[in-house]
Amino acid sequence: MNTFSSTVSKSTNPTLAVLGFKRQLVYHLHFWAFIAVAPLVVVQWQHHHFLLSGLLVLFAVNALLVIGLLRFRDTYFLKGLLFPLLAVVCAAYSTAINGHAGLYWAYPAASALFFLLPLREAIASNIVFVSVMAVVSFVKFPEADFWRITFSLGLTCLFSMIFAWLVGKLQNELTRLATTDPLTGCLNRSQLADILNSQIQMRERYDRLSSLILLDLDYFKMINDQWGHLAGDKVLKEMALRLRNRLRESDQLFRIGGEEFMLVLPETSQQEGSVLAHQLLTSISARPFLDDVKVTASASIAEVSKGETWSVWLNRADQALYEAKSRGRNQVVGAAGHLMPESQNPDEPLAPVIS
Ligand SMILES: Nc1nc2c(ncn2[C@@H]2O[C@H](COP(=O)(O)OP(=O)(O)OP(=O)(O)O)[C@@H](O)[C@H]2O)c(=O)[nH]1
Repeated sequence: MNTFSSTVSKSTNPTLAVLGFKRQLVYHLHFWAFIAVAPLVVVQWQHHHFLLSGLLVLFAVNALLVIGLLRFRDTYFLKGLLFPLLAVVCAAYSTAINGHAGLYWAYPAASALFFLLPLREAIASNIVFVSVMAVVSFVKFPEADFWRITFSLGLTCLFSMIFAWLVGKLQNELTRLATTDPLTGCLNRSQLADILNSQIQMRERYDRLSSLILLDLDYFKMINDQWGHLAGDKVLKEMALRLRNRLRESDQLFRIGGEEFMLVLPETSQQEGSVLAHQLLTSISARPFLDDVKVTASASIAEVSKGETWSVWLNRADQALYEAKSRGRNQVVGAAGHLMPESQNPDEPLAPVIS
């Protein structure tokens, strides 16, 4: 139906998929609300309700702008806040001047708040909205109607709130499942390009250093063959635990292959990263995994260079890891510097190779 949905919903990045879902929700709500409200502008004008007609024009114009921006620019403004604000004002004012005919619009307006606003803001806004509607109904209708309206509107809000809360929880859970490795709890490859790209941007824009460590268990196949796959799994879990214990909050730990881990270290030079990599190898080899399983690992360290893409950065680290394996394992090898075309950065020195 719209251009943005086709590109975003097929995204392999779970975070983008959630963003795409939210945008589609905003788009469809504005689209169908516009279809419903546009004729009312004329109806209210014919009834000489000029202020209400003007408010409905504002609502329709806002809906059209959001639809257009989402369709052609893949963005919208004010986080879609004008829709619920105008819907609530129109419904309350319409009830005040039109009685029951206006009241019916309060129900979709109340539930729309939960689809467009973050949960807490939607709850707070709906408390205000239901209170305003209660006052209007108290003034406008007999007492029995006032109670019916207040309770039924409150119940609509409660059901919408439960639904929005469960959808939010489900979204978080699906994102967690899609972005982490179930065995070790480390991030999986789905976030890899985004996270490396954000480090590259920090390097390009603010000249901030960033390094990555690749760490691969040595002779892991032998552990599986000798002790069984379950023991192998336990080693991988323990490995992730030992790595995580040594990392900073800002560092990120990935499991990018069977027995291969990647650590992204913001604000860390190749030299500092190399010290950490040595400490990690010591923490792996110093104590046996499981009862008697001694394990070592090989590692490489690569600081991001200006002008390189994430795949070139990762590739340099990969080559250094290969070097660590072929030199006999249980050691750290620093990646060679990224070779820049001279015209781009002639003064940049090559990063030293540290081992
Ligand atoms: N238990 C377990 N084993 C896995 C998992 N994923 C991959 N593997 C195993 O990891 C082993 C990797 O073997 P190789 O690639 O030869 O690596 P290696 O034996 O560590 O040898 P080097 O890396 O050269 O030191 C294979 O036997 C895979 O079956 C997993 O999730 N659990």
